[in-house]
Amino acid sequence: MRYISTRGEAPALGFEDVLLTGLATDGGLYVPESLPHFSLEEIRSWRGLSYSELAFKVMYPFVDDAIPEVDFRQMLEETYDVFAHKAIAPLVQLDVNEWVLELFRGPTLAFKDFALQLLGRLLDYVLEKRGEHAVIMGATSGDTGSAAIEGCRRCEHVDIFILHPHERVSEVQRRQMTTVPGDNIHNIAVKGNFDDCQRMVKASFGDQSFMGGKVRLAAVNSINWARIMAQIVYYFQASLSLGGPDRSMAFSVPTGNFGDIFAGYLAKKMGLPISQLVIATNRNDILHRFMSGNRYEQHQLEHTLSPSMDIMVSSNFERLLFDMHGRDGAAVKLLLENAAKGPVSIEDYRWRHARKLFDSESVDDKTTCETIRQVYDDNEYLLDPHTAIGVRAARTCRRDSSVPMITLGTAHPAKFPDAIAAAGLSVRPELPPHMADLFEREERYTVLENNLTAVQDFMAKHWKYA
Ligand SMILES: Cc1ncc(COP(=O)(O)O)c(C=O)c1O
Ligand SMILES: N[C@@H](CCOP(=O)(O)O)C(=O)O
Repeated sequence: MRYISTRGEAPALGFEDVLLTGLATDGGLYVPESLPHFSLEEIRSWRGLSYSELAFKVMYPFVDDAIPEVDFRQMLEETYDVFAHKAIAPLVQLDVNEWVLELFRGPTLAFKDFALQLLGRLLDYVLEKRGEHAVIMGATSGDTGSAAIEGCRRCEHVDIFILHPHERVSEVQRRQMTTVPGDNIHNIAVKGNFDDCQRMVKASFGDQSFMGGKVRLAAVNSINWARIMAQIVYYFQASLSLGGPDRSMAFSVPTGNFGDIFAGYLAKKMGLPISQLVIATNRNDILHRFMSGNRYEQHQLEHTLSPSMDIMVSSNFERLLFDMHGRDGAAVKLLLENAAKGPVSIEDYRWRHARKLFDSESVDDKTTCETIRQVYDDNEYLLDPHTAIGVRAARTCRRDSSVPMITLGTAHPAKFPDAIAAAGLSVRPELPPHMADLFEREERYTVLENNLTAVQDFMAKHWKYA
C-alpha cells in the first residue's frame, strides 16, 4: 500500500514511513493511494470474530508487508486485551433502533484508546527494528494526550511531549496526563487554545530545524494515518453486531478534528453499508456551517461544556476536501491557503456531493445539558457531554427510523463531572478502580506562553535522545 499527500507535492510513502512521518513535507496529510474494498459476502463472513481478529481483517490491507501478519496480530491482541469490557466496544440501546457505541472502555476512558494503544506499539516495533528513537509531539484538547501517554509510556524509543490548552481541559483529563510518572513524558500547558497547540505541532513538523537533524519527530494526533486506520474498525464491529452488512446503518459522530467521522466515511467506501453519517458539533461549528451553507469560515473559538471538541481548525477535513476535489492536491493547497486568510467556498457541485455524504447539526451547551438530563431520565444512562451532542444530532438529523442509528460514545461521563452537574443531575459518575486515586497522585506539568520558540526550547532542553 502506498500513501500520497493531500497537497500533492510530498513523496509517496509506504506504511512504515507514513507511520513515522506524521505530517507530509508539503504540509498535507497522508491518505492511501487506493482503498481496499470488501464484498458483502466477505464482511458477512466476519460475523462472530473477536475484536482483534476483525481489526486484523480491516487493517492489514493498509499495513501490507510492512509488518509480518503474526506480529501485527499479536499487537492487536495486546492492544484490545487491556479494555475493560469483553465486547471492547459494547452497544447500549436507548430506544427502538437507537444505540450508543461505547468507545470509552479502554484504559483512558475515551475512543482515542482504540488507535493510540495500538500506535504506541506500532511505533516502538518499527523504531526497534530500525534502531532509531523518536520525539513525539502532540496537541490535545484533553483525550488524545492521556491516551497517547498511556500508549507510549512503556515505549523504549520515544520521548513524548503533549501540549494542552492551559485551564481548558477538565480536571480529570489534566490529571490523567500529568500524573503519569516517567522521565520521557512531558506535559506542557500552553496559555492558548487547542488550535494554538495544534498549530505549533504542525509548524514543528513543517520546519524541524529545532530538532538539530539528530532524531525524528513523530505524531500521535490524527494527522498520523495509523490513527484513522484503527478507528475504521469499530464501524464494522457495530454494524456486524446489529445485522450488518445485510442492513444499512446510520452513525452520528461527535466531531472536532474530523478524524472519527472520516474513519466512518472510509468504512463506507470500503464496502460497509452506511446510509447516513451525521457530523455532530458543539458551538465551534465550522463544519456544520460549511455543510449547511458552503461557507468555510473560522470564528473565535468558544469554550464549551464539551472541551475536547473546542476545535476550529479541523485537521482531517483536509482529507475529505482532497476527495471532494478529485484528489487534486494543488487545488486543496490553494483552497486551504485561502481559508487561512478568510472565508472560502467550494464549487457548488462539489459541495452538493459532500452534502449527500453527510448531515450535520450544531448543539449548544443548553441543549447538551437537556440531552444529558433527558437520556438519564428516560434510560438511567449517563452520557458524557460529547456523546450527548452526538445523540442530540442523531435525533435531529435522522432520516429513516427503520435504520439503526448508532451514536459514537466518545468519552466516559466520569471525565466531565462539571458538565453532569451543569445538566442539573446530582448523580456523580465514578472513575473506574484503576483511576480511583487520581486526585491524590502527584502532578507534573509546565505552563508556557503561547509561543512556538518557548515550546521548542523547552523540548530541546528535555528530550533525551536528540
Ligand atoms: C470525547 C471526544 N469526542 C469527540 C471528539 C471529536 O473527535 P474527532 O477529533 O476525531 O472529530 C474528541 C476529540 O476530538 C473527543 O475527545
Ligand atoms: N479531541 C482531541 C483533539 C485532538 O484530536 P486528534 O484526534 O487529532 O488527536 C483530544 O482530545 O485531544
